[in-house]
Parts: sequence; structure tokens; C-alpha cells
Amino acid sequence: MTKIAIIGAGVWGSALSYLASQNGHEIRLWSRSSSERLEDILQGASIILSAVSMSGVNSVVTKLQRLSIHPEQILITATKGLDPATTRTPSQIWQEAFPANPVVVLSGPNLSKEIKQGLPAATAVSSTNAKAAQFVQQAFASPKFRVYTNPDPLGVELGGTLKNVMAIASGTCDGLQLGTNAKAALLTRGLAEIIRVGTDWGAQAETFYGLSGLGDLLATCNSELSRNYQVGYQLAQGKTLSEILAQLEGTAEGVNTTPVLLERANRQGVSVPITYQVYRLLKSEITPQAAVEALMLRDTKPE
Ligand SMILES: NC(=O)C1=CN([C@@H]2O[C@H](COP(=O)(O)OP(=O)(O)OC[C@H]3O[C@@H](n4cnc5c(N)ncnc54)[C@H](O)[C@@H]3O)[C@@H](O)[C@H]2O)C=CC1
Ligand SMILES: O=C(CO)COP(=O)(O)O
Repeated sequence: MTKIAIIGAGVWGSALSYLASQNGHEIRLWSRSSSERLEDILQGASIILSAVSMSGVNSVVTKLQRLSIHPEQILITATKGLDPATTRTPSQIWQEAFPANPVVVLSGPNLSKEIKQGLPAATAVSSTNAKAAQFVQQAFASPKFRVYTNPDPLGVELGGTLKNVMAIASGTCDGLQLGTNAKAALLTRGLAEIIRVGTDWGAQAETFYGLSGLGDLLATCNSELSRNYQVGYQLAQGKTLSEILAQLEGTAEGVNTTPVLLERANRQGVSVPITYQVYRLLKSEITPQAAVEALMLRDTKPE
């Protein structure tokens, strides 16, 4: 039995809390509206897991820095996003704030509603500290949740983060009823785009063919349970972004990830044509139909 503190009681934090409690661990779930003090929640926890949305990462990290975190406490980040101010990933933020602590990234094709229904799923846990990743693997592995370790935390994290942009594009593709060929082309070229960005960032290309890359791309880009997919689908139906977000259950991180990803890719000179069209779509600079045309009419090139 392990004591696990979970910060962020949104849909993903709650699903992870459910998985860990099914394994017999002692779970303490904390949210901004909790009556309990954060320091009491963290006291004695072997694992501190953050499942807050990207917009909350910096303030949660700052809160924890004011408390006494023991260097042996394992920090898990389950957030899929990029910091708009610095383009850093959540694990980079956590590791810089807590250089002595092991930081583990948890990411995979994990639509929380399916997990809450008790359907089987798999995920990846990754850290520069292999022992910490194995500890987390043992803590969360169950007959319903298969947990793989992976040696490339940056790749695991970027796979889960960048696919959200592709999920918006995929929802748009389905909303416009462009067909199966178009969808297959989009996902394949989307993966190529993710790999270009990820390898330029320092991640391993093969990581993106694993659960947190291709795996999550397939799940999120093909499911109405994905909030990012829903954003794209509803944009294709003519709704405005603010109308969609007002009714969305939870966070569609791809909306905020897109401009940050584009900024970084432009700075690095990495070509991201799908991300660019998603960016223009989200900013209402282009219609969904015109975004598709812009992608199809690009200069011809080798695959
Ligand atoms: N829902 C899902 O299926 C999955 C979600 N994720 C990722 O997990 C993260 C959270 O997603 P959801 O739970 O779905 O979103 P959500 O919108 O349901 O929950 C986000 C949580 O973060 C908390 N939060 C935000 N700012 C905060 C702050 N400053 N201080 C304290 N708490 C704060 C909110 O109160 C809320 O409880 C996202 O990055 C998402 O991409 C990852 C895998 C699966
Ligand atoms: O990351 C997810 C599944 O792995 C959840 O996707 P959405 O955030 O698009 O709902």
C-alpha cells in the first residue's frame, strides 16, 4: 500500500484516483476547492501526482515550493500541455522547481470516461530516474491498466501533448465528412509533423510510435470522448470557438497548445503545416474548408 497525493480533481485526476484506489493504495485527492490543507494531503505521500490542466501547473508548482517536499517523494505529471510563456513542458517545469526529486511523466491513450467505466487501457511512465518509473509502474499496474516504462520522458510527454493539436484537425476532418482516406492521410502526416517537432526538441523518434504517441493519436483522433476532437468537429459545424468551449466538459488543451507549438516550431525552423492551419482555424482567420484546401494545395514534395 502506497500513499498517493493527487492534485487536480478534474476528470483525469479523478480517474487516476479511481485506478490507484482499486489497487488498494491510500489516496488523497486535492483540488482548489478542497477544505483540506495541501500540506496535510502531501504529508507522508510516496507519490505526488499532478493532473491539473496546463493553466494551473505554474501556480501548483509555486504552492508546492512553499511547502516542504521531501527529495524522495516521486512527482508524477499527467498534464498534456505547453507553457505559453516559455514553451516548456510540464515535466521540465516540475524538474526545474524540484531538482532533487524524481519526476515521472505518465501519458498514453487514456480517455478518462472509458477508464472510469472499467474498460482496459495501457499507458507509459517515463523518467530519467528508472527506479522511480518502475515504482510508479507497480503502483498503477492492474488487470485493467497495463503500465509500460519508457526511457524517453520528453518524447512520452510531447506525444501526449502534440496529438491534441492533431485531434482538433481530425475532428474537423470528420465534421466536414471528408472520408476515411483523408483521415488516414491527416493522421499519418500529423504523426510525421509530431516527430519532426519532437526530434528537433531532443526526443527519440521511436517513442512517437509508442503508446503516448501513435497510441494516443489513434485514441484521441477517433473518439467523440476527446474534447480536442469535439472542438474540431464543432468548428466544422460552424460553431464559434467560444460557443464550443463554453459547453465543453473539462479542458481541450490543444486550443492553448497550438499557438505555443507554432511559436516554437517557427523559432526552430521546423515545418508544421497542419498545426499552422489549426492555428488559423482557432483564430477564425480561415474556414475549415479553406484550411483543407490550403493543406492540399501545398507545394508537391517527397514523402
Ligand atoms: N481527461 C482525460 O481523458 C485526460 C486528460 N489528460 C490531461 O490531464 C490534464 C487535466 O485534464 P482533465 O482532468 O481532463 O481537465 P479538467 O478541466 O477536468 O481538470 C483540470 C483540473 O485542474 C485544476 N486546476 C486548474 N488550475 C489549477 C490551479 N491553479 N490550482 C489548482 N488546480 C487547478 C482544475 O481545478 C481541475 O480540477 C490536461 O492536461 C489533460 O490534457 C491526460 C490524459 C487523459
Ligand atoms: O488525452 C486524452 C486521452 O489520452 C484525452 O483527450 P482530450 O483531452 O482531447 O479529451
